[in-house]
Amino acid sequence: AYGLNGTAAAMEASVAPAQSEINPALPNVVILATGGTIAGSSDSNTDTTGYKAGALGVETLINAVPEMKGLANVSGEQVANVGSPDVDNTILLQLAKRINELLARDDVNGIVITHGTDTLEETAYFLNLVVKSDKPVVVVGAMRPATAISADGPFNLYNAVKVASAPESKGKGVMIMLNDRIGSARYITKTNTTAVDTFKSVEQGYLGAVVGDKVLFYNEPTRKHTTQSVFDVSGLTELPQVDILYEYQNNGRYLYDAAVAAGAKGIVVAGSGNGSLSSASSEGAEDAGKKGVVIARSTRVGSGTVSSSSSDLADNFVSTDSLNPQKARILLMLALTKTNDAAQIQSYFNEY
Ligand SMILES: NC(=O)C[C@H](N)C(=O)O
Repeated sequence: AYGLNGTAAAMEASVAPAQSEINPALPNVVILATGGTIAGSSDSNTDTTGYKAGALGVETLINAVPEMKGLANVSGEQVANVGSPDVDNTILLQLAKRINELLARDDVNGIVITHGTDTLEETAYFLNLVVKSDKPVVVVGAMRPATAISADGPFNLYNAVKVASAPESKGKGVMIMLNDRIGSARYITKTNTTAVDTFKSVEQGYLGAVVGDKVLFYNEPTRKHTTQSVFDVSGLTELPQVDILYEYQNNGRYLYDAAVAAGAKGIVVAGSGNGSLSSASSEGAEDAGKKGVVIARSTRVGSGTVSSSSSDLADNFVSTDSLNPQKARILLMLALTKTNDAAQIQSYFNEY
């Protein structure tokens, strides 16, 4: 796949094409690498589960797909090199600020972010809310490590650069590119632990696809994103603590009490069904609400919209529309940088 020959990959902080290699007729695309399976490596080429994620540097990823030179002048920067369960608020803020810096430049036409798939949708949705440009931003990952037979990373990366280079990709919000499909960061979620066709959206579908040399769009994201978004990370050095609590039978209120004691400013509930909480959870959540903690009712179901309830706002509760718990957490963190008012936060969940 990446032609490693078993050697440890060089990990340069940044790589740029030599002056003589720059084609002024092509767009300029910057790849920001954060790790994940797309940069994963194993001693065995049939190992698709026990490999090390975030093992290879951005230069190795770029050198493995020289065909990208026919699409764009590609440069790369290493932002992090971790498995995506370890992508945290610090990395999110760093990544978003760097993207905004780069996209403000006339000589940058698009951005590709390489990322682990486990939390890819969280980073993509965060960027969808805070990138201040309509230039294409594409988040890409892989399900098989770089060393595997039929590794999916190189073609996914090639397609991501293709989408980031395409004029028709402008203004679509942050996109997710895997398995030939172009998805909106707002709609797409990981649905399978190991399969290469893991990124799906049951309700809203894909924005489009890459087919042969064509970038084809069929849908537009209708919720506010990027240039339409009020959220701004430029003055932020941290994000408010928002935790997620899962609903299940026979639960107690102690997890709510623990979250509040640990400093949560918001709690997303992965509710049962249409955002339901047990009586015990409701007590814990209502007491948290009285202390100013905003409670966002999402669902553990995996698809569908949580409807609002007439008693929500009085209890400092909001409902999360069709955002799953992990994306609801992203929006609630950003919402809490603007206001603590539940009604205003509910309007964000209705619009974004
Ligand atoms: N396929 C992947 O990228 C999974 C990996 N554990 C990650 O999220 O970093």
